[in-house]
Amino acid sequence: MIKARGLARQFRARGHTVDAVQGVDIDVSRGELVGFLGPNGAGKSTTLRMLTTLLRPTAGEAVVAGCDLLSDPAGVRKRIGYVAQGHSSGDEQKVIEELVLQGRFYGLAAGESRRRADELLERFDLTEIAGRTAGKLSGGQKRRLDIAMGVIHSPELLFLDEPSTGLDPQSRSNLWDRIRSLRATGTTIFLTTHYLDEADALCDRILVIDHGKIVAEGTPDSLKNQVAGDLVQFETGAPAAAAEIAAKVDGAQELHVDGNTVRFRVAKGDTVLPLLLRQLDQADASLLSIQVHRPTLDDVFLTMTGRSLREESHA
Ligand SMILES: Nc1ncnc2c1ncn2[C@@H]1O[C@H](COP(=O)(O)OP(=O)(O)OP(=O)(O)O)[C@@H](O)[C@H]1O
Repeated sequence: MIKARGLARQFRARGHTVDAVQGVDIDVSRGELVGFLGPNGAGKSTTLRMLTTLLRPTAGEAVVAGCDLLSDPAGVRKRIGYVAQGHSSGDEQKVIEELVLQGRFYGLAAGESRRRADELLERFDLTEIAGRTAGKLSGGQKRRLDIAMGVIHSPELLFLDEPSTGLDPQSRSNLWDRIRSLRATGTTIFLTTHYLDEADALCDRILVIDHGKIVAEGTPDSLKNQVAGDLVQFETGAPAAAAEIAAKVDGAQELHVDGNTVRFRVAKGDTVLPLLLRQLDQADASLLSIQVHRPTLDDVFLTMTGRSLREESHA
């Protein structure tokens, strides 16, 4: 659905050249929900604006929804939906009017546009507020209206730029459900985010971008597995004996003993637990508690770039 090669964009600002995107390759298959994750200024929006024909690449090429980005931008625009950051609909119109107008804008006949608008109102939980002016909606309702408008023409591929920025937790989770339901009906989705939990919860696959380059790529789980592994941590009454046992666990790394707490990293924590528990029991090393922590996407970003994504995105 997306095949981009060496896509790059330079900006000139006050005599400087900014290499916002430095030659990215992107492959997205039909039906996938792919997240583009990176800190502020990493190049996410610039890439999205290139893929949606709003910005001409300085170098590279791409085929988007079956059309060549450079030679057939109109073909790309017809087949995709794009929901930019922030609220894009007019504030004076009623919700239903916004949707019908958007459908007409995409060339739907009046009756068809109305039918489609009603369907989307239902699907995005907006039916009850169809007669309200768009300017009076809550943040979550506005964002759902934006997405409904972005898919009025039933695009095969939907681009969402930071869909949940600024929403409270309940509205975010509601929005995630709507995004999942769009994907379940066959829409391919490419979204940008700087929220790790969003990428983790929603995406089949994640591309991590930093300083205009893709630094990691994979499913949330495979990315986490690239990091040193799970952290196994337990409290025991016999830390010295327990540490000796832990040191012999197949693949154990970074063993630390801190008072009664023993911790180490291992590729798959849950698979080493049964044997570890048995051995601790045989050695009479009483166990007070034990936990296995999966690495987070933040650990992935830290490993790839040496910096914490969380710190940057909240800066
Ligand atoms: N029109 C422009 N002129 C000059 N520099 C620009 C322009 N647009 C973007 N940039 C620069 O390009 C880099 C990438 O910006 P971009 O908006 O793509 O990042 P982003 O990952 O989307 O960040 P955010 O999460 O803040 O939206 C930044 O350094 C930005 O300052």
